[in-house]
Amino acid sequence: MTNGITITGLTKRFGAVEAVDDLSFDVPAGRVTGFLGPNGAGKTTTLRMLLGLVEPTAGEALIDGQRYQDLGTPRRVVGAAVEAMSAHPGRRARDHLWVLAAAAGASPERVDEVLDQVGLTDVQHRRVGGFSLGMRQRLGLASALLGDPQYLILDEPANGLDPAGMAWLRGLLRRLATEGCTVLVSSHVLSEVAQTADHVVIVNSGRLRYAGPLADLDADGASLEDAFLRLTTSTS
Ligand SMILES: Nc1ncnc2c1ncn2[C@@H]1O[C@H](COP(=O)(O)OP(=O)(O)OP(=O)(O)O)[C@@H](O)[C@H]1O
Repeated sequence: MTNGITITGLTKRFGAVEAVDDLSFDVPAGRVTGFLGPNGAGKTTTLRMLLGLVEPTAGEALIDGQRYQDLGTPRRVVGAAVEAMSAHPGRRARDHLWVLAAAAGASPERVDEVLDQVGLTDVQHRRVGGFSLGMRQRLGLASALLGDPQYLILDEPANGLDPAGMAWLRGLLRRLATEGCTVLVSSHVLSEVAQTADHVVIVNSGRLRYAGPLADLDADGASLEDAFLRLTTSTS
């Protein structure tokens, strides 16, 4: 079993903007953790720091006890789909995954497996530029899964998925967690998170508002939406 993700005092300032402000929380191993917050709360910036794409102003974000950039073979440990990791529009879906598979040390057979896993086998020879948002999301997931990672970090993967796609994504994330994968997933779709996550982290204005089991958050019978609005609209 791995050690999960540990975020300690993580801070990022962009000029005068305090995007992430002294954030500390743990993401337990082998669970699905929902990462929630209003627009501009600092979720994407946090995920980008976790993946070594943005340098923190202060603090650290560790995956299995190490910074992403210090992991020996990061793509085999961590699969990620965050915004701005998009495919070239002129490239065919399958070719896009082949290039990534080579970089991740994954076999060509693994490309077939992940295409099948995300339901893109039938459109694998189409150019990515013609893909719908939902299809691009599935392709992002396929690239994240290529290295058969122990950690999966996804930024808004439900965005653009149709109801069947959402149900599929829920099943996939639950199954991966059952197999021991640690899943951190940001989302605005609270009903999806309520059905998928074991654990929830809520941020507002770059600060932590809640980190803990989903069951504890709505223990008083309030829905996740009630709790979310209470935690993200109060001024304290
Ligand atoms: N590269 C950047 N330069 C300047 N400001 C930035 C940059 N990246 C993010 N910000 C600012 O940091 C804050 C947090 O943004 P971030 O994208 O992390 O929030 P978010 O929670 O992911 O939002 P959303 O739910 O809308 O995607 C915002 O005020 C945003 O404008």
